[in-house]
Amino acid sequence: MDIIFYHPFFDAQDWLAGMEKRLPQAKVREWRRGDKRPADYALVWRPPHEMLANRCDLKGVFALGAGVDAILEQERQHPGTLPAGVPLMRLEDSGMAQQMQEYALACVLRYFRRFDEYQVQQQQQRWLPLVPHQQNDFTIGILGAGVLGKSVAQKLVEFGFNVRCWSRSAKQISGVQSFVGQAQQEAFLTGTRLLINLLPNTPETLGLLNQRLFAHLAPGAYLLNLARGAHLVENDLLQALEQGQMAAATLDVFANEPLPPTHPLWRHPRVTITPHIAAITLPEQAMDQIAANIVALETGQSPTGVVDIQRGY
Ligand SMILES: NC(=O)c1ccc[n+]([C@@H]2O[C@H](COP(=O)([O-])OP(=O)(O)OC[C@H]3O[C@@H](n4cnc5c(N)ncnc54)[C@H](O)[C@@H]3O)[C@@H](O)[C@H]2O)c1
Ligand SMILES: O=C(O)[C@H](O)CO
Repeated sequence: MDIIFYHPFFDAQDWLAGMEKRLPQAKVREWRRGDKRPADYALVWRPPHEMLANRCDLKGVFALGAGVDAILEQERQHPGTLPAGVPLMRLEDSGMAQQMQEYALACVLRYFRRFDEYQVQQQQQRWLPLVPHQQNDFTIGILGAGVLGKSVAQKLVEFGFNVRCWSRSAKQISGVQSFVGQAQQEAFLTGTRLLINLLPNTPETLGLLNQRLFAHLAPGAYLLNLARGAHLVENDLLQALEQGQMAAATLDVFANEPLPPTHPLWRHPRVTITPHIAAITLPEQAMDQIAANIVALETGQSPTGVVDIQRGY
């Protein structure tokens, strides 16, 4: 069994050794330009077009992350980036759910307990207790109730928050009100005080976080964009912050990453920025999941995380 690996910045040696330890029958190599030798499986993140093009010998392609928008965009721009009929699998959880819970909970509590405002007061040496937010006036809405959205919702319910979710199909998550599709989006947004985005980036969700959406939220709302920068219309957020419709935002993802140092979001007093670290790929857990999926494929069983190319995630 031959496996090829490509990641723009991960240390390939750790992955080659880790995969061969899990699959002793496999020979794992780092793919380099010009390598056209046969391969059974490919582990990739933003692979060059030539890496997979015409590799119909592949039995499966594994994305080294949860979001597959980049590879699907490459396929749209350069048809054939993904060999036709070869299954594309993504990472489901593999240690990202707990990280996303930690990140979301930290941000929710920061805004709910007004620590962001106390930070400003500290700079002013101002000793002023603020009126606490109340949980019944701090409804949290989660866009996307899949592996990560569901996990975050469950954690926030544990902390006593009113939580609702929005997804393509109805979800049964204890303590979480489920809203479905375009027909129920406005009802989902109305009264939501803190919005968490955990949607996949697809043609349907592109630019979803815009002025129209912000206007339906409770006045003085908060945004956590933990999914993709392509979801956010940045100027609409800046305007909503200026007008007070939005109180503050924490952004982990951006249309252009790394975020250019001259970008105005860096200096906005009510915007907090992190460098796409909300839930990183954890090599050990990722390799466990990928190796198990390869064994499944080799033994005629169904792998997990199979991407619906047409649906976009
Ligand atoms: N910032 C980070 O570090 C980080 C880490 C991991 C994942 N992510 C992002 O989080 C996203 C979600 O990951 P996941 O594993 O939970 O994905 P998932 O596929 O398990 O869940 C996606 C959810 O979005 C919903 N959805 C999709 N299209 C929709 C639409 N048009 N309307 C309404 N709902 C829609 C689905 O119903 C599902 O509930 C990823 O696609 C990725 O972009 C970011
Ligand atoms: O966006 C993703 O898929 C995460 O960053 C994991 O790499």
